[in-house]
Amino acid sequence: MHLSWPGGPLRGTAHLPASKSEANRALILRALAGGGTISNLSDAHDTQLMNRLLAAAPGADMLDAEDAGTVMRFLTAYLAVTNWRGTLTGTARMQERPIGVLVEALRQAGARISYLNQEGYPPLDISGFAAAEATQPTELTVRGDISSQYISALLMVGPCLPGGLRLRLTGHVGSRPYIHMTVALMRLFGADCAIDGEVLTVQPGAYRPTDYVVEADWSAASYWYALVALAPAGSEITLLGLRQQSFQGDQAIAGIMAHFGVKTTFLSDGVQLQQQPLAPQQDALTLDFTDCPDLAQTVAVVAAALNRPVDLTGLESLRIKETDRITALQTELAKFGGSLRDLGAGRFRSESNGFSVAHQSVATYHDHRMAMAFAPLALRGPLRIESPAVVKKSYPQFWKELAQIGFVINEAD
Ligand SMILES: O=C(O)C1=C[C@@H](OP(=O)(O)O)[C@@H](O)[C@H](O)C1
Ligand SMILES: C=C(OP(=O)(O)O)C(=O)O
Repeated sequence: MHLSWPGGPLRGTAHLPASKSEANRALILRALAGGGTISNLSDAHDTQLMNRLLAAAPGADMLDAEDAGTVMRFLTAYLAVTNWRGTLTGTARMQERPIGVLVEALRQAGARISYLNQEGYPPLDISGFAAAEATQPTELTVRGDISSQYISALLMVGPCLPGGLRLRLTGHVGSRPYIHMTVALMRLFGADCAIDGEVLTVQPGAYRPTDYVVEADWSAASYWYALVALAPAGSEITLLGLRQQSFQGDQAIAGIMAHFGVKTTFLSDGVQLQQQPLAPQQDALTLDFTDCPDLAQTVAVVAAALNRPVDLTGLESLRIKETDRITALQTELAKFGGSLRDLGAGRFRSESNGFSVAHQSVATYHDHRMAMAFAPLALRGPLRIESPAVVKKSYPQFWKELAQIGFVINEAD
């Protein structure tokens, strides 16, 4: 697909998908509560898939979580405690994404789960749950430095364990705002959860059927921030459906993009993004993505394109997402004269040497965020995006929204 910008400032209103993170938690919680209405579910493939698999589970002995991390991890816990029996699998890439920490914790809680292929990785054979007769909470110690999705998965089934759950997190905990999102949504559904430093306690008890309206997706909003940052002077975009009080840690994009000349104004139903003149930068800025790993690609690309060197830290989890995002970024940025240089000790510098956009072809590695993070470069010159349909994971309407705002899109390969 070829993408180009006819010139002039970027202006208008863009529509965002609803958050797949919120939606996929709310769908699990609704299933455990046995009722409630989740409104504003998006057409994101990960959300549709979760909805479909939850509905299909009672009559199925094989479920495919495809490439959706939340679906794979949340369903593993859900299916285990609801006494489901069968195989839970995923794409070839999902079979390379570790799940051992979650499986080990669930086994300790009474789940019978075994690996059908490689130890520690999907596909899984799930064969019921032998809950302890405990009146005491199930005590589990879980590493927090691989994926927070294991922790969210365990927390959500915590009220279903006879004595509840006490989780102790170890290691350098990543993606922590996603854990807080889980707790916040569980509380809305009536659960009693407490957070005390690295110890999370969930009381046993039934969830309450609850109605919830899913907020728009701040991770998706990050691409519009990048677009405003790279667009001609005078650009401004309104994004609908974002809340100032958000459960999503990726709201951090508002603060991060202030460094790249994007001003955020909260409106009653969204935000307005306005491009501001960039202040001169002395030294490389350091930005930590431990809490918001999904923003790293967006920021690395913007920093290189604006020639504003940035040191990115907290990228440890990027190598086990939809693709190895570090290698993918390094390979694709190099096509433009940009780089993501490994400085050691978990620090990567995004910088450029004569960054230019002129008909390069961006490979997307089955990763929606590679496609959407590089797309804003089309404001600087014509660009080709390979396998553009990858965006369907979280933002199926992304290209339609770009066309609507004035980008010229030629679907022909
Ligand atoms: O819980 C969630 O909804 C998510 C948690 C994060 O994953 P990790 O916890 O594996 O970093 C994030 O990258 C992913 O897109 C969604
Ligand atoms: C990492 C992501 O998703 P998941 O882990 O749920 O597949 C993502 O959407 O960037």
